Amino acid sequence: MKLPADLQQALDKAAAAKADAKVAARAIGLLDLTSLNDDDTEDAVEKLCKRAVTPAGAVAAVCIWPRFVKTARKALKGSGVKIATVVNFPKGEADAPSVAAETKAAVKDGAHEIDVVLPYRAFIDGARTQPMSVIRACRDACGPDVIMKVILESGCFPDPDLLAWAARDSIAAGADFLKTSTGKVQPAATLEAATLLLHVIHESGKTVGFKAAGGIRDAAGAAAFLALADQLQGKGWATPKTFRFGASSLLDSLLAASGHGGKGDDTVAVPATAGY
Ligand SMILES: O=C[C@H](O)COP(=O)(O)O
Repeated sequence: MKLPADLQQALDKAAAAKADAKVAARAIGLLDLTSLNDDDTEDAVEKLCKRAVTPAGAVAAVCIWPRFVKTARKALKGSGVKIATVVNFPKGEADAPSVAAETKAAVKDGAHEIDVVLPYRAFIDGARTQPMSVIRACRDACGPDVIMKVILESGCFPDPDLLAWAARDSIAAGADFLKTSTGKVQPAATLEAATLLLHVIHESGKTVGFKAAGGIRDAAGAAAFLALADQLQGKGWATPKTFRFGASSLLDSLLAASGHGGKGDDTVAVPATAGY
């Protein structure tokens, strides 16, 4: 993906960012701690939820399959950790009524955030109305209070202009966040795609967040995405309301870099008080 010179310069600078303890702790607070394996079980989701509140702070959300939303809701009660789930995932091939029904069911079960896959194949093949009708149907089903993150599957786009177009259309269709990838297709999150999407968000003048997801495995990688957001949007822009990492295998590295070790048992109990 070829970027304009000024954006390429920002990317090069971000790529050299270092992951110190402060950056790692910040990244933990921006993490959508994810498990989207085909063989996930209730037990695995409960274990994931136990890891969501760490000695370096709580993650922003857990991201799990819709069938586990109720389990996560129960496990995370009182923690402040949000519950994100996925619809039209991972292929992005369902129609608008199916996506609306899937979204409504997840919201009813207690999801706070819906990560919906754009019908990216159709979009790349030239369709414009159908892909966005799916996103609009999801937006309507989310209602005003549930966050909608649109997964573009940036690695499948043959050129940056088309990706920028999909990003702009998704914002127009009501996206609260633009998310790079499902994590099921390579390449997943890249600094190039992040640069472009952050640029489109900036250009839009709207409060739209960015989620880097797929293939981010260590604190150094996370630090680069954060440095990029700081450069392109300004320091202080990236908070859980505007920036997330979607990652299944990043937490250990962030814990280690934050000075809290990196093992699965390095967690604190989820408080069992107060609901959302
Ligand atoms: O939404 C997040 C991705 O599915 C996570 O991908 P990952 O397993 O490569 O971290």
